[in-house]
Amino acid sequence: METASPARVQALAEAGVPHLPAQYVQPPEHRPAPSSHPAAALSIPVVDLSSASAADAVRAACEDWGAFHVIGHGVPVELLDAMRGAGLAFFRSPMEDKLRFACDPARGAAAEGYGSRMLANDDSVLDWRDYFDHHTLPESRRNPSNWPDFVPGYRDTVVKYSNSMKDLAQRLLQIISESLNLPSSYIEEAVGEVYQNITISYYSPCPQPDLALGLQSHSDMGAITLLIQDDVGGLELMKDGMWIPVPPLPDAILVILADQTEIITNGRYKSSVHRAVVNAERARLSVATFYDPSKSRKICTTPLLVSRDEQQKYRDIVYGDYVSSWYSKGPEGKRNIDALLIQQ
Ligand SMILES: O=C(O)CCC(=O)C(=O)O
Ligand SMILES: [Fe+2]
Repeated sequence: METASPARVQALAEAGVPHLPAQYVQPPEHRPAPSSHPAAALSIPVVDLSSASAADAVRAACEDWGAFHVIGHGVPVELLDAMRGAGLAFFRSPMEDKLRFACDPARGAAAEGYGSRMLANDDSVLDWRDYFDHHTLPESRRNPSNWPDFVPGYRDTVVKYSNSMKDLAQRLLQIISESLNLPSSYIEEAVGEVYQNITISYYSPCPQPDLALGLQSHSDMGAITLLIQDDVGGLELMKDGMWIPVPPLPDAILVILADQTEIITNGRYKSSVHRAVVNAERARLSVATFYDPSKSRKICTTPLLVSRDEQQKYRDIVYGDYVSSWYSKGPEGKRNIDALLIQQ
């Protein structure tokens, strides 16, 4: 949730603050590590969706990583570039234009619009990030007049991108279901009507990047996230206790499994913990498309993946309760999904 007049990270960066303001200084245990660690040799899988072996590659990637790049996905690279371009044009526009589309603090967590702080909690360390959040699906929530009017083509691009990401997410959820021997529509039906949000994140150059995070460690709360980024780099995934950088691939879309998929699949597939680090030289842009259940939807583990040897791991949860706890406790690592673990 926004405070009444949050500091815009971009305004701090452009004012040339020489030191990181105290509210953005991470405690030592959360600071980014020096980049040359041996695990950097590991690299996130790339799955070609047009290949005959895509389903096997998706299974392996979901088991080992909970995230993977897709290529051969059929989304024109022009649309990916148009979405990145629209986001960049927004953030490069004058502050007075951007502020006309600021999040409304009265509308609570995840309000639509231009924002700079994700959590209501005043004592949490702030992310070195500004963002623009769009409510895009179902269509009854989609109101393009809430989106920038001063970037030519912006609203059309977001609508096209939203529709295209919905189709791709559904295709991926079908492949993911099949890869667990579930009926292909299983996860889609378990999620129900899709609530899609698109968040453009903008990470300004940071005066002391070794003390800050662009976005703190978290797993995404919905079912699946599709992410594109520019060529700067900064996203990291947690794998086997180490942070692994995700290199930008211009035509690829990064698939990130989120918490409800972990619950539905009884933990066979785990959501991926990730964070964004920042740098002193270049601003970075990413676009995350979240595929979530409605707030009233009850999410349950499939009985098809529960057996005497593999008991149910998570309690059923109404998605809106999950979201409230995520915002009130903070996203840190896997603390929210871990709170649903059934003692065995
Ligand atoms: O900027 C990124 O690469 C990560 C964004 C992200 O994880 C999110 O918006 O949930
Ligand atoms: Fe995320």
